[in-house]
Amino acid sequence: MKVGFIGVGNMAKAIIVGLRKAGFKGENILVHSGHLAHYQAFATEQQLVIEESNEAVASKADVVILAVKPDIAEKVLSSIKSELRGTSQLLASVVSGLSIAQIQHVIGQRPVLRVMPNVNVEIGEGMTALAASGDLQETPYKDGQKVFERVGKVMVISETDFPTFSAIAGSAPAYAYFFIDALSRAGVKYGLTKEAATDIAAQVVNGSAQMVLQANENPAALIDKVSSPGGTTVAGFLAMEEAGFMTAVVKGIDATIAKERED
Ligand SMILES: NC(=O)C1=CN([C@@H]2O[C@H](COP(=O)(O)OP(=O)(O)OC[C@H]3O[C@@H](n4cnc5c(N)ncnc54)[C@H](OP(=O)(O)O)[C@@H]3O)[C@@H](O)[C@H]2O)C=CC1
Ligand SMILES: O=C(O)[C@@H]1CCC=N1
Repeated sequence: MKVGFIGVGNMAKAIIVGLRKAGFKGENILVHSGHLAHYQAFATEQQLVIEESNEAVASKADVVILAVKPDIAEKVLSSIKSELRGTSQLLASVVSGLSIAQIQHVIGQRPVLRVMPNVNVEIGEGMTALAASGDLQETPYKDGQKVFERVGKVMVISETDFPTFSAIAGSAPAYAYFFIDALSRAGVKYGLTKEAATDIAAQVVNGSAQMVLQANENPAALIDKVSSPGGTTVAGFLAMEEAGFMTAVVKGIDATIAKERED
């Protein structure tokens, strides 16, 4: 199976690195993007096939992944439309806010997968949502699903939930990094080096995420297990709440969703 990328920016690069780490051959990854100088070195390092145009990617790949910015997505789709093959080929779009109906309005009734990955696909720990224009058990959709299963967890969701998913999974790595950075800076405030404090904070968040996923327990129950009566954790927890921690996070997600709706 050949996977083609139209647009080789941050998201496409993260998917490609994840696929290569998972053993997907570079010779089966076709790429074309805006400016060759921006991705030539990456393509060479990852042993990818650089195609001369978006149209060439569209005509040769079995799974064509559209990974350009939303403002030019429809123009690019329109330019590759005549190169796309019949119903055996999949167009997978990772473009935020672009619906299956909008895509099919441009390229016609071909198999389309709407995808919302996050940058953690780069290390095989992605959280990716999928919605399909047809039966996911059929070959072109299955091929697309397999691509994203190789780089993390995949969830099939309704298209109406994409803005929420985009905020709490697509954008949220940035917010998780922000929490890690905040914890790390607190460590620095009390004399740890930034490097040591960041290592500690990242491992704590990593272990805590594994506890939530593996212990199959509500995070609130896990908070209670750490909070001894009259102890230090509950004192810190309540001070964070007094400063509006939960409200700040939810407001951040509200703003993320509002921005996607506005675009
Ligand atoms: N970054 C993220 O975490 C996530 C991003 N997304 C979605 O992925 C898409 C890409 O985002 P991201 O990778 O961050 O953005 P980037 O700006 O990093 O990448 C966009 C890429 O598109 C290329 N490009 C510009 N014009 C064309 C063209 N006409 N034909 C082909 N390629 C072109 C650009 O090349 P050049 O710079 O050389 O012009 C650039 O490499 C967006 O739609 C975004 O919503 C979805 C989930 C998460
Ligand atoms: O910020 C953005 O536009 C994209 C969408 C999801 C993550 N990043």
